[in-house]
Amino acid sequence: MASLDLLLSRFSTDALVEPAPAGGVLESILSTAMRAPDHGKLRPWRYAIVQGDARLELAQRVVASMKRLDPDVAPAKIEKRLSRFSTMPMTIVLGMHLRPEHKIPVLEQELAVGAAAMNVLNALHATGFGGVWVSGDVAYDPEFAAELGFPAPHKLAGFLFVGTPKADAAGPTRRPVDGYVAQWTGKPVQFGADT
Ligand SMILES: Cc1cc2nc3c(=O)[nH]c(=O)nc-3n(C[C@H](O)[C@H](O)[C@H](O)COP(=O)(O)O)c2cc1C
Repeated sequence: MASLDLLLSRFSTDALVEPAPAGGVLESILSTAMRAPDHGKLRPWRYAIVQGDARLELAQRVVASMKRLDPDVAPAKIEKRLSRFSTMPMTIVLGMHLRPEHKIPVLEQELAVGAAAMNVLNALHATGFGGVWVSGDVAYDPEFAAELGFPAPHKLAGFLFVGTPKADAAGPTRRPVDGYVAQWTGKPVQFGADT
């Protein structure tokens, strides 16, 4: 498939089965992060790969965080998260190694992490794998982040669930981009998407 067609056909899915990428293919996929735009060459992205038995351990820590954040959390919500985190072929914890004291604003550091994650999602698609970026309150729980190895000021940007998309996996239909593009001619721009 041509490169542009690949970008235009990527979609997120959590309908994932084994296998997840491994070995040199996984290394190539993750290496696309090193091509992300990155002001100051801070390389703030960090990837903690969770596979095999470690998935249940992660799922249990996710549940502990959910209960800490909301002691009245619904059992059904706990069950769903436990099941997802313990059964996805691979979870990549998206860490952000942030440097608030640096002259590069933290927002730009976080944007670089997002750009790198997008490269990884595109690379997964290009190699026949797939994934979805998820977050939830747990991703913003500093205690949970510290348990995983990202103590403040470092943070999490969420998780990538990764694997092979089921044969019938498909993404949402896409709108044309027209409404999100405008020519600036000296007056404030207005977009079709916002009217
Ligand atoms: C930072 C971030 C966090 C996200 N968190 C969730 C989430 O917790 N649950 C969810 O269903 N989608 C979440 N999404 C959206 C999905 O990753 C995905 O983009 C969405 O389902 C649309 O699919 P598409 O990528 O094929 O357009 C998140 C996206 C981003 C960028």
